[in-house]
Amino acid sequence: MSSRKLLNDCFAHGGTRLRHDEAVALITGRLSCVTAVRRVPLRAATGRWLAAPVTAPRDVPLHRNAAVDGYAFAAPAPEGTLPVAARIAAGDLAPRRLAPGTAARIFTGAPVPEGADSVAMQEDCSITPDGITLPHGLKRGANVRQIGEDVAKGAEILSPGARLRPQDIAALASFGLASVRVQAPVRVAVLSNGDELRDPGGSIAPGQVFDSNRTMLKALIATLPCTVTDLGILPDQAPRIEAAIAEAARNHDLILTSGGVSQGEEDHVVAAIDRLGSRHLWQIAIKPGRPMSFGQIGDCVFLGLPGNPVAAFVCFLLYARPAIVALGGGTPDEPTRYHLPAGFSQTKKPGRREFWRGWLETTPQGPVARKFARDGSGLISGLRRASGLIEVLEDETQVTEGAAVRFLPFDQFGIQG
Ligand SMILES: Nc1nc2c(c(=O)[nH]1)N[C@H]1C(S)=C(S)[C@@H](COP(=O)(O)OP(=O)(O)OC[C@H]3O[C@@H](n4cnc5c(N)ncnc54)[C@H](O)[C@@H]3O)O[C@H]1N2
Ligand code: MOO
Repeated sequence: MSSRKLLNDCFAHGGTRLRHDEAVALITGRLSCVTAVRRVPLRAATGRWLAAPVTAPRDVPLHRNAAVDGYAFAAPAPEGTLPVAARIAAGDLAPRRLAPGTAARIFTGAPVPEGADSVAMQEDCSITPDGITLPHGLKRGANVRQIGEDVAKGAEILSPGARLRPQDIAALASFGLASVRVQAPVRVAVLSNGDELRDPGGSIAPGQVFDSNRTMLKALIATLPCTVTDLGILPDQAPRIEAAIAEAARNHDLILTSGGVSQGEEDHVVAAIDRLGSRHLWQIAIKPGRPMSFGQIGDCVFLGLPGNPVAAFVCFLLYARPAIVALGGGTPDEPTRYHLPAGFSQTKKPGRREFWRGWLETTPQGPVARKFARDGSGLISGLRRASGLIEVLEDETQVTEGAAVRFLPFDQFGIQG
């Protein structure tokens, strides 16, 4: 896939607070793959986005072979005892044609000889000094794997943009391919902003907080094929923030920041983007995460996540992740929403979409979605209790126990456990 430059006009909007789905459409619709193409060995290909279609260069399997250890014969199985005229093991290349009225001892994976079309499992055969007696009722073709039955030569088995899973790697190896063309990792720079922030491992005083967002964001980024540059903590000083962002924009595809995007005088990140490039989106009608900002500096995408850890986490899943997928050459998919009965009741303000921390619990009536009681955007404990997000739409004002809610499990965002 060729590297296409970002379009500077692509995020323009009327200035009103965007709805969640408009913000997603803006990101996924306008960003495209910017990464280079690399050929990598299969061992390095898992989790990468495929850059070119893969067509099966040969049939798999390449030869008709036995699916079990047993005896090869020509159906229908003859009555009485059959002499065993040959022995064929896996790896034997060209077994002799099986003479009519005989059977061949055969092992799993071994080529089925001409003259035979079926294999009886050895446990189902009676072995006598003169040969074997076959079971009744075996269909022609039983226990035989046909040429190309897994994949036929010429079939396109993977398309560009596919994210390679271990089973895809198995398919590539089964064709004899040792390497594959994938997109290079997305180059992401991460920084935190705030005078109150301290790096874990150092000292702290009341009034300060340890920077948890940066580590969390790097862990989230690690679920995708990216390289990360850690720009550390930047204080609330406009020139420092501007210089760091300008420098990072030169050799990264995406800059991800947290903090400094709301409306205070100390919130310098958004101002820096306005000076250095263009801001295309700021403020989304969601909770948490409203002050998320989105823009570009030259060809580098900028995503300013809110400082509150829960807001940063939610915005990463909803917006940064699809942005990385699009930049990296994948296909950003809408997360799957499972409709489940609510195990709680809660009211909500209209006009914004809310994402509550939730999990599933099994009851005698089936699974229900539970909600973390407190909604505070700084509560990492709620994120840890959760296994997904409960999504409540803009026009909804009430969730009633027993009514259906939408649940977005975290595992589809690459967060396991
Ligand atoms: N007057 C207004 N105040 C606030 C608004 C608003 O619209 N008007 N929005 C609120 C919302 S919603 C959020 S979310 C926050 C986001 O603000 P910022 O992105 O500017 O974040 P900060 O003010 O820098 O920090 C907010 C909060 O998060 C803590 N924080 C920041 N960075 C980290 C980090 N790396 N690790 C851990 N914790 C972090 C920070 O100490 C603050 O407690 O603004 C609201 N205010
Ligand atoms: O919406 Mo803020 O993003 O509450 O935490």
